[in-house]
Amino acid sequence: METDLRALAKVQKWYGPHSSTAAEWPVEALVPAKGATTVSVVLPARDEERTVGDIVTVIRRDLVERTPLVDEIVVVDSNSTDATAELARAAGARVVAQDEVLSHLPPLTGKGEALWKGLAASAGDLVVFVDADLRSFGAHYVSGLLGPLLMDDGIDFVKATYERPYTGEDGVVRRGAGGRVTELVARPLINLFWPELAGFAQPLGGEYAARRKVLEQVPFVTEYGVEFGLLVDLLELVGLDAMAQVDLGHRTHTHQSMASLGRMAGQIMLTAWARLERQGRVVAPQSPARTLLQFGLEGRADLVDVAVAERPPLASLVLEEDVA
Ligand SMILES: O=c1ccn([C@@H]2O[C@H](COP(=O)(O)OP(=O)(O)O)[C@@H](O)[C@H]2O)c(=O)[nH]1
Ligand SMILES: O=C(O)[C@@H](COP(=O)(O)O)O[C@H]1O[C@H](CO)[C@@H](O)[C@H](O)[C@H]1O
Repeated sequence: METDLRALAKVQKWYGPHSSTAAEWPVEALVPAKGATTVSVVLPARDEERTVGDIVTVIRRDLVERTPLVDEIVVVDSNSTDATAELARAAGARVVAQDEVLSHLPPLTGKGEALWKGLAASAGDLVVFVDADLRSFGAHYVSGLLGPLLMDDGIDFVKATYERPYTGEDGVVRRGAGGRVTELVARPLINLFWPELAGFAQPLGGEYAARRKVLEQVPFVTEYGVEFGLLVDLLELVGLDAMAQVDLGHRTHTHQSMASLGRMAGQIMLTAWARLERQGRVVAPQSPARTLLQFGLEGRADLVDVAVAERPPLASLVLEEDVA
């Protein structure tokens, strides 16, 4: 890996030509550029009945019916216990149940599993991932991410950046206070060990797009390790100059508890550790633990599991069934 100074110089050189805003990619310009290229939007959704319908409706209305930019909207029902599937279907999405995709394989869990199954169940040449808990979604999220991919054959992966406010339980919005695991865990890890990626302001953001042929060549870490794993693996596969970043403005979403984010942090640290080992940059006589002792109020203590697994690159599977 490059020294941090040389890597940061590379980031400075990379940043200008590979950073843009959603407004620079108007839908009217993208449709002619699309040609025969097909586009899938994949939304992983676990218990998102409050928001998934509105998001799917906006994509369908603005990017399928009004302008034919998107060819399919796939919602991966990630073992929801609410009306997520029904509401997503009613809004116009094709809904697939996470465990029914590639059902001959033993099911795994978490967001990374949902995304891998969504990739397998979709068909677009370009794939756009969008979280289903967004409260700030607009069609420009999708068109902004597609812009560099449709207009520049040299770009294989586009990551969103945005201002991420935090809305507390008191309803007070705190600018820039969102993305807690991003700021406290993911960006420090990236700057220490993969400084070439330091220009990605929101490495854990759930909105990104890529060419299918590239996504099928990398593993998907399960649970919440997926975004971190994809960034590091795609850097290795396609290189920084094939990766771009688009500013989508603001992103607000449903926040998880501190305990949930503690588990997420553990999963991301294990994801980073596995890559340091794989890249031969760390050798340890024993593997890290996979559990986290968490302390609640009134002296409650819970031992939680933060293990992550990994799905292999889809291209490595001999698909025994048509997953379309
Ligand atoms: O097992 C899971 C966990 C999460 N998600 C979805 O992945 C997205 C991001 O998850 P979450 O909102 O829990 O993460 P956060 O944004 O709070 O970090 C959301 O659409 C979730 O419904 C999923 O499909 N399966
Ligand atoms: O960025 C983060 O720190 C976390 C938590 O965000 P908040 O502190 O609740 O705004 O949210 C992201 O992390 C997950 C793990 O990568 C992603 O799956 C989510 O899409 C993303 O919202």
